[in-house]
Amino acid sequence: MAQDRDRGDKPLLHIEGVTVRFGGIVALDGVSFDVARGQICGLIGPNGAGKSTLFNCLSRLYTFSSGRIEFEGQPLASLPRHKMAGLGIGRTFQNLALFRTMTVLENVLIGCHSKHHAGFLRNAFRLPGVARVEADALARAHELIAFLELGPVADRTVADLPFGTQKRVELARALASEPQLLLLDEPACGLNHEELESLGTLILDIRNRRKVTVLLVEHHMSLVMGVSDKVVALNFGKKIAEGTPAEVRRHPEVIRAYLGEDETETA
Ligand SMILES: Nc1ncnc2c1ncn2[C@@H]1O[C@H](COP(=O)(O)OP(=O)(O)OP(=O)(O)O)[C@@H](O)[C@H]1O
Repeated sequence: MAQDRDRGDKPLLHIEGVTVRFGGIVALDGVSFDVARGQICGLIGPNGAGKSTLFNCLSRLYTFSSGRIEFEGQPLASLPRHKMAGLGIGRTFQNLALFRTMTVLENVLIGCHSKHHAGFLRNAFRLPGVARVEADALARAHELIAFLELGPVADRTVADLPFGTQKRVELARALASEPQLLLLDEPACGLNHEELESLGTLILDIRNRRKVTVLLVEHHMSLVMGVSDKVVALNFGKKIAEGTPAEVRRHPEVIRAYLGEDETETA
């Protein structure tokens, strides 16, 4: 079918010449790259490079002053903000976005309902269909809880759990809306050595087993280089490199951005 062919040929995410200004600061300066369906794409860069700003543009939290972002061939800017939850882009945040006084299961269920809701009137009057939607959401929440090995803490309040476990709850919540694209904002931050090792496997499982495309912002180089199919490097809002992890790791601009001029000259 022509439609399927179009869908298959196009990147899932197309970012073209995106520029974001905050007063005199140019946080993103004409950034362009694509993320193919099924890819794990790492986004790296020193502090202030523009990584979170790009994520916020993808979540429609920020408005870009010029450029274009297309998701499945559709310009993001043309979609009303309230339609974003159902669009197919899920995300986690640097500072966890969870309901801390609710249980793990309740948090994941909220993620499930952000995609499939039965409607206010339907819910209020318990019209047919509500029970089925609720049963489906519960089944999906339990499946995700098992996938993220959160079964033993499913009924615990989030605030009582260790930070690494809370991060997995946030991942479950983000996956609950069944996104096609998952934006992970520094998932390794604050994790211990053991949790870091299993995070790499988990990100690969999310792509391989759940067929979710991943865009990963991360400072932890061995993680991002270990799991990514391709890496995009930003510095001062500009894209300075794009390629395989091996290509980006040895790119002179990337080495300069991380080590500074003096060190590269003496290295
Ligand atoms: N809401 C905002 N208002 C003003 N300036 C902002 C805002 N958000 C980001 N900036 C600025 O834009 C630039 C890019 O910041 P951004 O947070 O996107 O970088 P980053 O690569 O995510 O950094 P980090 O790795 O430290 O999180 C910085 O100079 C930052 O101070």
